[in-house]
Amino acid sequence: MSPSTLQQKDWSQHKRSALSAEQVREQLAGLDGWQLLGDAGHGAISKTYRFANFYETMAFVNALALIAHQQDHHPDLEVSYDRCKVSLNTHDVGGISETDIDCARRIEALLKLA
Ligand SMILES: C[C@H](O)[C@H](O)[C@H]1CNC2=NC(N)=NC(=O)C2=N1
Repeated sequence: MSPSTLQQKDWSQHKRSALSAEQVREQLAGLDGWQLLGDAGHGAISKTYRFANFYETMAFVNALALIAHQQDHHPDLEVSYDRCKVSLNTHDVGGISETDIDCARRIEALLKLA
C-alpha cells in the first residue's frame, strides 16, 4: 500500500469494554446535547446537529468523515437538508465504550475550530 499522510488508529491492540448506563450518563454530562438512546447494552449515544442549509450539513458530514477514518470508528448518520443525527456505539463490546465518548468529544471540538 502507498504511504498515507492520514494516520489511522489500530484498535487490534486495545481491549475495549462496555460502559454501564450510569457511566455513559456521567460522561455525557460534559457533552452538550448528547444523549443515551436505548439502554447502554444495545443503545447508542446520539446528538442531532442543526445547520442553516444542506451545504453546511454536508460540510459537517465531510469533516466528520476525517474523524471517523482517523479513529477507525464510524457513526451512523441520518442526514437531512438542515440536520444530521449522529449515533455511536461499539460493535465489539455490544454497547457504548470510551471510544464512542472520545469520538463525540472530537466531533464537538471540530465544531469549535472556527
Ligand atoms: C475493525 C474496525 O475497527 C471495526 O469494525 C470498527 C469499524 N467502525 C466502527 N464504528 C462504530 N461506530 N463502531 C464500531 O464498533 C466500529 N468498529
